[in-house]
Amino acid sequence: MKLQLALDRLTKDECMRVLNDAEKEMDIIEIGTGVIKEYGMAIVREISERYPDKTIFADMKTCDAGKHEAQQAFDAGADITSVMAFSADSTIKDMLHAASQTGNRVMVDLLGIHSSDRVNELYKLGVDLVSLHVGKDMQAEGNLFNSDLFSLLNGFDDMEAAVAGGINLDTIAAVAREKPDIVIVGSAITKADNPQKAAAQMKSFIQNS
Ligand SMILES: O=C(CO)[C@H](O)[C@H](O)COP(=O)(O)O
Repeated sequence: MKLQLALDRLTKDECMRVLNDAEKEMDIIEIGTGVIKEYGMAIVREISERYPDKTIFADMKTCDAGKHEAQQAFDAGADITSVMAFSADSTIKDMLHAASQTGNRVMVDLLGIHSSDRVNELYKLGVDLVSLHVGKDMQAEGNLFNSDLFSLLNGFDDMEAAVAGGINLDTIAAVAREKPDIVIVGSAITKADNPQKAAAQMKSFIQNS
């Protein structure tokens, strides 16, 4: 199980400060969608150059123009980029193709997907990495992580699964019990008084699960 730090809803200085504090605990550094919208591909490039030994995830949340956006992410140094699961199959196929040309990967974000039929279609397209995601606005409506989320992936054991959405020290044990491949944590680390301590606690939970 890997720990992915999501840098979201932060200024560039805040991103760099959190990374500086918590880098040691991270397996994957996520440059969040909002951060990319604010600072462009330049921040993906800067972080990937500053942390060459870390896996870099650019949360592009692409939903169209897949080839172009995947190329943008990989050219900037991302190892993994993301696409929304509702996108056209051709968008997802183009991104998988772009990734296969450069030895990179695509994570398909299952936000809003409730049917395993779509997961099956993604599987047939060759998708091998997905994220179960409770969005920020859904969290605000009281939808928090719940182990039922994982039932969407029943029978798709070949797919690697990440899980994201308001995971904190109170919920990480339940998340880790489901044995996802990647646990994505944003605010519980980035907004903590001591991001390094929070990250270390998260890491120790997932290492001991
Ligand atoms: O992709 C995201 C938002 O779209 C976030 O990266 C993800 O939700 C993790 O952040 P948090 O732990 O704060 O919910």
